[in-house]
Amino acid sequence: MSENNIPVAQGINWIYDPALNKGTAFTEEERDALGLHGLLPPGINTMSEQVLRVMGNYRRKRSDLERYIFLTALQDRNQTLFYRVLADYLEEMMPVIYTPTVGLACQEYVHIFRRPKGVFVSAKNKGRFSEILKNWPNKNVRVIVITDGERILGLGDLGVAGMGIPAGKLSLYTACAGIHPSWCLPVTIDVGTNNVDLQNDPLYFGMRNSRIRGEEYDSLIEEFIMAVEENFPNTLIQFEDFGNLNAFRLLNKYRSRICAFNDDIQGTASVALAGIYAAMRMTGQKLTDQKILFLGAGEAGTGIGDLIVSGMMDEGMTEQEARLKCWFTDSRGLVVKSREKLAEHKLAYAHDFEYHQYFIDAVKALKPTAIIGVSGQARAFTQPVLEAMAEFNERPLVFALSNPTSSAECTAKEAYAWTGGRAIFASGSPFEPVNIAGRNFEPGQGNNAYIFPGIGLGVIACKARHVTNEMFLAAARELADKVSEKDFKKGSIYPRLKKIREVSADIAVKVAEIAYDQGLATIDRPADLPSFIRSQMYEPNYRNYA
Ligand SMILES: O=C([O-])CC(=O)C(=O)O
Ligand SMILES: [Mg+2]
Repeated sequence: MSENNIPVAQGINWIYDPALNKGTAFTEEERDALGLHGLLPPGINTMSEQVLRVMGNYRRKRSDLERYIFLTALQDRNQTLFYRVLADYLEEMMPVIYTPTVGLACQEYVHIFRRPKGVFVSAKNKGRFSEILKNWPNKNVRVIVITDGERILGLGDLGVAGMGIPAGKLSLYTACAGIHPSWCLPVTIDVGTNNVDLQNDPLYFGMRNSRIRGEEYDSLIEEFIMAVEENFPNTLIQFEDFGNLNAFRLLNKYRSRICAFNDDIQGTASVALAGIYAAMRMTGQKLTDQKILFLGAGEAGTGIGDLIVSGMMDEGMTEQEARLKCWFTDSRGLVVKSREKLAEHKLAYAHDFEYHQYFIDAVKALKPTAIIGVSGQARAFTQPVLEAMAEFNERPLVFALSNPTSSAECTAKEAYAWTGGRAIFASGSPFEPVNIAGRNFEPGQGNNAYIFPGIGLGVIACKARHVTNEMFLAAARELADKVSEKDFKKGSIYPRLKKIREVSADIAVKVAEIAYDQGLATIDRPADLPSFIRSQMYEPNYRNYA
């Protein structure tokens, strides 16, 4: 019934529901059966014709933000078609639905807002989170990505405008690993924002108080977790873009209680380690030969460090030997033993060594084989830093992992130009191919998008009770194995994006194998695990409703 009690014909709902809509592709029989005649242009388009129309419109847009708005509107209108074009044009669209454009979209979120995606839980609704989750129309949620918006990419506190990130991550779950869209739920928890510009923006639609901290914050998260357990049991929860303080604490609190991981700590760690493994394949070196210096000692940095340590211990090193291969600098300089009041997650890497305030001095003193930028500090890998790396390394590893592109520690061009084309370079956000001294480089993207979809698929498929470190280690190895000689020739230590569905499926198989080995899977082991995993994957094709 409509507002004025006039009965609404059923048919139109098929067009207005993005999960059901086929637009001009509804067949004659479906139009008969569902009462759609007259509600659509009389001609019938195939899906390929619809894709042509979408691509025509898409490419006519004048900016990436316009393309982002166009694609999210398509997702709101016709989900199947959205995932079809994403599958067919992933390399072209990834920088639009994901980093870097998704960062800009979050910064502009309150201005470009059309329709909500996902669920907002607000501190002002404390005590009602379970009721709020019941409002979500899909009852078979299997994966939640949640943020509190405190550290959106390298852009800082964006409050509820951070919602673009969980939504974008879940689009990738579907596009890259075939997780059914109805299984995915993006969530933003509003605990206020410390971003004064947002607080003063008349269009801002989150709470304007500064961030809730301490016990009250913890009780909000706890209430949310309980509400998820009640409404969507066996759901994987991915923590995304929380501030350092909360990210480590929440991960430690929940990793062994529920099925959860932190993408920025563990997903980024896995993709970075995969890059190192692939680089070792390229140069013939061993992981244990490496000495890694991080710029930034937050979630990504210590996450990567810890996974490298696990990888090195697997190759026979003691934990202490392995930790001595990882060095960190933070906003105050080199992390060393003599420094006072170091945050807990840095203590294991506070080695006995002379203190250096500046990164370049730490580089010169330590002579690392690899530098990994996870600081959010744009252009911190300066010419002197890169030249120094090229001086004492035949093939220096240079990972500029901060996102979006504007936060990267150096550009691809700088990495190659200042190392005489010898750097093995990867970045979190994409860079255009670079031509240096007649050589063409197409660097790969060291982004957790190569990891979390496959982890999620594996965990969901076998209904694992927890997500373990071993899964991220296995994912890193699998990803590194997927890099081809052709990729290496282009200078890339990651497989091409167009292979990502295959890669994610294979990662999922490894993850599920570990879940079975560790006794964490809660369904019987299928006789043929790889086929079982693949059978779970969603394909964006229209169903026949007639
Ligand atoms: O979203 C991305 O591109 C990678 C990521 O998790 C982050 O930078 O926080
Ligand atoms: Mg993130």
